[in-house]
Formats: sequence, structure tokens, C-alpha cells
Amino acid sequence: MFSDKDIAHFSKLETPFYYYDLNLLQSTLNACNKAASAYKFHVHYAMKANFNPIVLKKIEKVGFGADCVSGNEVKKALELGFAKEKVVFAGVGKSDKEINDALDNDIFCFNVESVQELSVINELAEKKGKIAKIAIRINPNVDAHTHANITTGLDENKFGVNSWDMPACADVLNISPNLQFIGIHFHIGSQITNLDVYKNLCVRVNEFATWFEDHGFKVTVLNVGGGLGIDYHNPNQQIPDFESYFKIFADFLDVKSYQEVHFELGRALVGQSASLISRVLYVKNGKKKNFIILDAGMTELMRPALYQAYHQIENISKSKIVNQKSEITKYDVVGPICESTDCFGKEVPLAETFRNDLIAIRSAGAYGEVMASHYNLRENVQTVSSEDVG
Ligand SMILES: Cc1ncc(COP(=O)(O)O)c(C=O)c1O
Ligand SMILES: N[C@@H](CCCC[NH3+])C(=O)O
Repeated sequence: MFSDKDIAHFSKLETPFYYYDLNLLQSTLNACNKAASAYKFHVHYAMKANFNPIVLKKIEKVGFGADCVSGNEVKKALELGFAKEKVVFAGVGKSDKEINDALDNDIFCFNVESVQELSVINELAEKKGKIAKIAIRINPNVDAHTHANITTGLDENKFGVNSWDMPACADVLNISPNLQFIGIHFHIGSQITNLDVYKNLCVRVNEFATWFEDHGFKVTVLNVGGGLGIDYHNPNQQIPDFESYFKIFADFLDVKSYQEVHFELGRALVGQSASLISRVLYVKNGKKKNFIILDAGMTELMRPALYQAYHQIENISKSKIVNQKSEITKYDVVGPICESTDCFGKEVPLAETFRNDLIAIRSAGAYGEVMASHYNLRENVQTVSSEDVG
């Protein structure tokens, strides 16, 4: 929801831009922190969801760690003040340079995604005279019941070490003096809305933890990844149900007194806190279709083009008229990019829309700004926050 003051402010600005509601972000972080603390769970924020510094600074202040997927994410997390003891580095293709830099920075742990990577980290750590802390990212073959393109925990996915490679992992760990095994890691997918999926994950986590302990490895960290979804159809229902989410793990994981449970939430923390604000360039009324052509496109928000993802679209210049039940027209809302998939929504019901109206594309805080591209030599997308509005 935007106030009259927000909209008056937006109307003076160049578009498109991402608008961050920092109060909502703070409330979401506080809700997550409270729910996780009730069980003494640890949260590492999955930076890939959004690494805008205004977002990262708030997250660091709450005390969450950072889950990174590239050397640059590790670097940025440390620059912005995340404690190195709270930085974890996952990723199916870590380069030697990235591993070396992370070793130099003494990060908390590498989430290792293949048997070969274990040997490489051992070799590189040995050259530096360091001991690398290791969690094995296991692919548990648990279906996340989400979009196929964002499913990561099935046998056919590239992520993690498959169950049949556990003995090989144990063999490498046993001959690698520069690796310190600390635990196991999982991440089965993103935008998970069926919480029962996590019960299946817990069963597998318990099995693998037992397997490692039976083979002489003390499992001190159980990292269950992230994936908690948000309600894209209801952007005003803004804070995910963190209590129910964490309770599942509290109820179904076998946690020993010496074990810590770690989470890597991304989307659930930041998804509802931003909207992409755009202006209508043109309206084309066809015989079969009406098009609204925006000044934002798939270069600013790629999710609809990539996953046919739904984002609620609102004409915020017209919100008052809609409230008074004015006539609704259906539009295909598209961008200016030379791709037919550059479409934010088809047959979107909106009040009659005109050139220069402001359009908000909601729930764009996660995997929005960070996935922007320069295709068609587009400009960098700008950022505005609630603090700028005052
Ligand atoms: C290893 C890992 N952890 C955490 C996340 C965060 O996922 P989400 O934003 O769905 O919480 C991802 C992204 O899917 C990931 O690949
Ligand atoms: N980019 C995806 C999520 C991928 C999560 C990273 N493994 C999305 O927008 O939904």
C-alpha cells in the first residue's frame, strides 16, 4: 500500500526505480529474529536474494549472518560489517580464486557441493597452512513442490553431493588434514509454500546426520537452507508465517545438545519490502488486446519472463478511482525490451490507464534488482527508499 505522500514523491522522480519500504523490511526481520530465537536457531541471510547495501545493512544490524554464493558476495558481506564467523560460502562452482579469498578471510564455513571440491579446498588450504571448516551440502532428493526452475534438491539437479557419494566424501575427509568437518547442509528449492515439504526434509536431515555420526564425524551444524515462500497474490499480507516455519524444524529435527540449527532465508526476508515503480509510456488499444507499455521491462524485473512468475500490478495513480469502483479494463502489461516474453502480466484488470500513470509491480524485493541486466544497453535501475520519502 502506498500513501498519498509516497505517490506524490514518486511522481517527481524519474522511473523506473525500486522502492524499498524499510519499515516493512525491519518488521519482517524482527518477526523472523523473534521466531528463530525462540528455538535458538541461527539465520544466515541468503544474499543472492538482494544485495542492495540499504537492505544488507539492516540485516546485518539484526545480527543475522550471510549466506554467499560467490567471492564477490563474501567480499561485500565482510565490507558491510557481517562478522566473518557468520559468513558461509555455498555454490556449485567455486573458483580457486574465490576459495583462496575466502580462506584468507577466515570465513565460518564452506558448504561443499562435490567430492572433488573437497579435495581442492584441502589442497588450497594446505598451501596456506589453514584449516577450512566444511559442511557437506547434501542433495536429499526431496521434492520442494515449487517451480521446476527453482527446485534444487532432486537427484537430477546439479546442486550438492548425492547420497551415493557420502562414502566417497568420508574417504576424502579422512585423508584431508586441512579440512575440518563441522556439519551438513541442505537447500531443496525456493518459493516453497507447502510447509509439509520441510517435514520430509527433516526426515532426510536426521538420516544423514546419523550416517555421519555413525562413521565417526561429529555433526555440530545442521544447516537446512532457505526456501520459505511469500504470498505474491497478496502483497499486503506482508510478513511470512515464520513461527509455523521454524516450529516444523523444532518438531521434526533430532537436535542433539551440541548441535546448532542454521537457516538461509532469502526471499521471505526481503520479498515483500520492495516494488518496482514504473511509468506508462504508451497505451495501445487493439481489437483483441489492450497493451500498457511501461518504461520498465524484463531488464529490471526478470522473474515473469524467466518463470512466468506472478507479480501483482497496480496503477497507483489511479488507486483512488479503483476504490470507487470505476470501470476496469484488462491490459497486457509489457516492457520496452525487444523480446515477446517481456511481459509482466496478461489480461491484468486495471482502472482505465493513461500515458504517465505510475504502475507498481509488487513483491519485487527478492530476485528483482539483483537480477537486472543491461540487455538492450539499458541503464542501471535506480533505488528509492522510504527514508527518502521521509
Ligand atoms: C544454498 C542456498 N541457500 C539459500 C537460498 C535462499 O533461498 P530463498 O530465497 O528461497 O530463501 C538459496 C536460493 O535458492 C540457495 O541456493
Ligand atoms: N531467482 C529465483 C530464485 C532462485 C533462488 C536461488 N537458488 C526467483 O526469482 O524466484
